Order: sequence, then structure tokens, then C-alpha cells
Amino acid sequence: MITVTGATKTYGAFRALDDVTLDIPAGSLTALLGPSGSGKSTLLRALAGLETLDAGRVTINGIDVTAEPPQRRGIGFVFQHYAAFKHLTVRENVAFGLAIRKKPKPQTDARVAELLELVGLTGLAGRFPDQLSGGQRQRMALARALAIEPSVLLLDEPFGALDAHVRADLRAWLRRLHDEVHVTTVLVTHDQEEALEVADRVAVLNHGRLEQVDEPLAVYDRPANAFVMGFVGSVARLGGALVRPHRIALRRPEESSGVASSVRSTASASVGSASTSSPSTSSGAGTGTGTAEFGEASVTVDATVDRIARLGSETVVELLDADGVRFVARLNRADSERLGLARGERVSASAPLDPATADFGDYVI
Ligand SMILES: Nc1ncnc2c1ncn2[C@@H]1O[C@H](COP(=O)(O)OP(=O)(O)OP(=O)(O)O)[C@@H](O)[C@H]1O
Repeated sequence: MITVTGATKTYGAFRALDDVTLDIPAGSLTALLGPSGSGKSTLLRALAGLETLDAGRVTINGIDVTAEPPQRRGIGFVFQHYAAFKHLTVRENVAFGLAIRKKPKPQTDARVAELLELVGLTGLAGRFPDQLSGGQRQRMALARALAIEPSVLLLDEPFGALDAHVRADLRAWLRRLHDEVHVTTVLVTHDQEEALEVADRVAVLNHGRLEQVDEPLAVYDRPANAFVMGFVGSVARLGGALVRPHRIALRRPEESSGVASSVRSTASASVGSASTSSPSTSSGAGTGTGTAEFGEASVTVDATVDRIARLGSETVVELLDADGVRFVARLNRADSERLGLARGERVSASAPLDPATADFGDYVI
């Protein structure tokens, strides 16, 4: 278990961490997620002891390590650009931490063999780092970090420099690795998909402040505020309300049933008539709210299709509402083909108003 209490760090007048308090459960894989400059790396470096806090405390497994140097915190660290020893083989790189701790050779050899097996590099043990791919190098870095049996593993965008396919593979691999070794792990990422896929807890940072800490789906489904909603998934502004693009149902004005991208694909009879009969609603002409379509509060606007991008499994439809506000709806392929929309067509767009997020509409994201 790691606890961070009131962590504050300033650089001159700039507050990189602003009173961050966070518990990281033992054995969890927690992602620190946030945009560039939000303070993720500063927080991770403070956990590592590479950064001194202006105020606040860090404990690891009940021991206050705030004033301890990195080497006395029992941590393993992997950076985006791993600095391997170029003149040492993969095996020697992984053994490095054990060698400087003067572990007996047979013990070191056995541990290194076990780690190379764990990260799938057994066959490449005799190679030098520049004979490895980027993904293999990062796996070697993880093996090296794990060699000293750290109580905490700190990963700063470890796959950030790799291409999308390799990243996706390594993400899945990291999840499996974590399920095997259960080391308390903190992963810094600015990629919400990576955080939701890999972590069992996600801590969202913005401007040095902790906005929300929760399970991955909870930050998506029940975001604490408009920033979290916008950062952990895409959002559309529909008649002043923020909704998820995959929950928007589109239909031609003359049709009686809508087509939405997922759970709402059979949504029928709508409040679309409100769009023309209530031009005085707060969001302007073409907007209505009601409860008929989704069995819960919903919002409907008239819109014009501006652009259609068919991405394979889904279709992204860009629309303009009556006020010229652009928003995006995401349809699954079957629904999109059934609807057969074209640029310039007029449609009505409806989405349920989630009570948890309905009042985020006033926020600027
Ligand atoms: N040594 C430093 N001196 C001055 N400012 C710094 C220093 N280190 C970080 N900062 C600033 O603190 C803020 C937070 O930086 P940090 O690296 O923690 O952000 P981050 O969320 O990890 O971003 P990124 O994803 O871009 O790495 C940034 O605005 C950065 O410019």
C-alpha cells in the first residue's frame, strides 16, 4: 500500500502538484492518467524519491519514505526511454541490480533466467540492447526493474515511444505479467484507452490536482466532473448537455424509429417533435428534452450531417446542430449501414440524459 498525503510541488510560481492525497492499494495496478503537464510524472517521481515535495508525505507499506532516497524505497522504475547498458548483454543488463548488491552468482543466474522467461526474452539473453526491438527493450527494462524484487513498480509511459500495434500487445502483456507477479504498480499514461484497459484503478489528474480515483469503468460511466468525462472518453454537446457519442440515436425526420450505436439500437418513438415545437428551450431552436424515447430524461436536437467517417467496425458521424454547434455520433456498422446516411442530410439526434452527468452541460471542456 502506498499513501500520498497533501503532496504539493511548485516550480517557481507554477504548481505542478496541488495538495494530492491518494491511496494506492497493495497489489493493484493503478494508472495516473491526465493530459500533458498535469503532474503525472512529478507525482511518480515523488513516489520514487527523485523529486522532493514542498509539502506532503509518502508512505510505502506503512513506512514514511518522504525523506528517503530512491535506493532506500524498494522501488523498480521504468522510463519511456530506457537507458540500457549498451555494452552489456540482455542477461547482464537484467542481472545488473543483483550484481551490484553482491548476490551469489548461482542465485543471480537462477533469478535472471526466471525473469527472462517471465518477459519472454529467454532466447535473446545473449544479445546486446541495440539488437532488440523497442518492445523487447522495454520488456528487458521491466525484467531489470523486477530483478531486485521491488515492493513497488513505477512505470512512466513505458510504451510511449512504441508504435500503436506494439503498444497494444505490450499493454495486454503487462496486464498478464501483473496478474502473475502482483507487485504494486503505478503506471503513468496520457492514453485513456491504455489506462482503462490495463489498470484496476485510475487516478485522473489535471493541473496538478486529483480529479477522481475510481475503477476504470466508473470513471467512464460516473465521471466526477466535465473534465473527467471529456478526458476518459469522447463527449458530444447535445442541446447544451454532455453525452457519450455512442449513446446518440440518429433518425431521419420522417422515420419513427431511431438507430443508435449500441444499447439503444432499438430505440423507438421519440421526442423529436419537441425539436420543432419548442423553439424556446434554453439551448435554442431545434432542441427538446423529454422522457418518451429512452424511458428516462433525454435530449433531442435537429442536426445536419456534415461528415461521415467509416472506420471499419464503427461509423463516426459529424453533425451540426441548428446553432452550428458541431458534435459527433458514433454508430456501429450494422446500424450505420441500415441508416445509410449521406452528407447534407437532416436528421434528429437524441440521447438519454444521464442524471450523473446531466448538469455538466454548463462546463466548458
Ligand atoms: N524541473 C522542472 N522545472 C520546472 N518546471 C517543471 C519541472 N518539471 C516539471 N515541470 C512542469 O511541471 C508540470 C508537470 O509536469 P509533469 O512532467 O509532471 O507532467 P506530466 O503530466 O507527466 O506531463 P507529460 O505527459 O507531458 O510528461 C509541467 O508543466 C512541467 O513543465
